[in-house]
Amino acid sequence: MSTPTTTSVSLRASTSPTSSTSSREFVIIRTPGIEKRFMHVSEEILDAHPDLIDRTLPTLDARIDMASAAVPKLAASAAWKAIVEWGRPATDITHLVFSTYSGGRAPSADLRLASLLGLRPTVCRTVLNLNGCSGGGRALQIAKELAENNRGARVLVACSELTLIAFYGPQDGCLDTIVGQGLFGDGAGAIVVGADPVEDERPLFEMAFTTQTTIPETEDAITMQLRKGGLDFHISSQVPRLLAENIERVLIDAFEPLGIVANGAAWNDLFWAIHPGGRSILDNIEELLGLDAEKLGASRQVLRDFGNMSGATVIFVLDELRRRRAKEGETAAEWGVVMAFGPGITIETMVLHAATNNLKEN
Ligand SMILES: CC(C)(COP(=O)(O)OP(=O)(O)OC[C@H]1O[C@@H](n2cnc3c(N)ncnc32)[C@H](O)[C@@H]1OP(=O)(O)O)[C@@H](O)C(=O)NCCC(=O)NCCSC(=O)CC(=O)O
Repeated sequence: MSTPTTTSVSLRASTSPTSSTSSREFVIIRTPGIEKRFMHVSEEILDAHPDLIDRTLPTLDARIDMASAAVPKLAASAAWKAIVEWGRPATDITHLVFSTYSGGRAPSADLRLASLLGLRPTVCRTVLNLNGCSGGGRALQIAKELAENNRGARVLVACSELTLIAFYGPQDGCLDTIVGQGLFGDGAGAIVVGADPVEDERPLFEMAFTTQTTIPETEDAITMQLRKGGLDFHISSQVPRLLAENIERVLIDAFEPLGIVANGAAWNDLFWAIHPGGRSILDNIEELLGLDAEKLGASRQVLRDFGNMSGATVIFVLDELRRRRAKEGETAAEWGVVMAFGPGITIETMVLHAATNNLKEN
């Protein structure tokens, strides 16, 4: 696996000072663990579509129209960075795996992305729609399968998420929608994945083992549904507890067969890229596994600087992680783990092995 790269568009940071116009009031949500987020939804968009703030009004068509243009553009800017750093022409990309919760149309944004990047007409495209925050993890796992089973394949993974599809104002009796509006931000990330690197390629991490786990009887814990008023999502307040109760077993099942970690004794010997779904999720995992404070540092920093960007978030965390590892130099851990969580509740887990050259400054 090589070249995680990230980008985000900034039209309006959610921590901008409260402003109000004669016709609209703003509610500023301060979410613990988050200092800044970026959003495509701007005052201009709200001026043109004031009905977006009321999710009982029929705004889905307008949201999909806007997202269909913006999602591939945002993805393209992340993907270009990944391809440039990878160092080979975009036409060498053989497969594209694209994940978003901001779609609602076919052909999907992946086709527009392929066109913006000038990918070859034979590029094999796969779309993950509404996989939510586990979409990035799933996309990487699919890319691994494709790369290992198609000699010479180079798979572009791109996740592009726009809250525009689910942006609305608070409603009485729906605390979880306020929690969601306070957590999510926009962002896109991209990674090029391949097997058997050739001379000019500089792999960062090898995906040594991947697995997907669904926590039984938690279908209702994280849900999303397209409705006339946009993407209606619900997050149970039990999500941090449910993850905490299940995560150690998932980790042991992933690491024990590799003989790297026995009985969870050495979690602090690993590097960590956990999806920062919310501050409580990270706090619970840190406490449960007895992790040193810096172990979830990359996840906490991404949450602080960008919020929860759903499927794109783990790519940002990997990007931050490689910067931190470059500073750590020879002392950086050799083995690590990526975990992403989404509706299901689904836990996507990847055991990573650091490539020897990934400690260089980028
Ligand atoms: C939102 C928070 C940062 C708020 O932290 P705080 O320390 O300020 O407060 P807290 O946790 O004590 O919560 C404050 C009050 O809000 C309530 N509360 C918290 N989360 C709630 C929810 N989802 N629905 C309804 N109520 C909720 C608590 O019960 C409490 O109520 P009272 O005051 O009455 O006791 C944290 O709760 C958090 O990180 N929660 C996890 C968020 C989460 O589930 N993320 C996953 C998103 S989904 C995802 O990432 C995947 C995907 O989308 O696919």
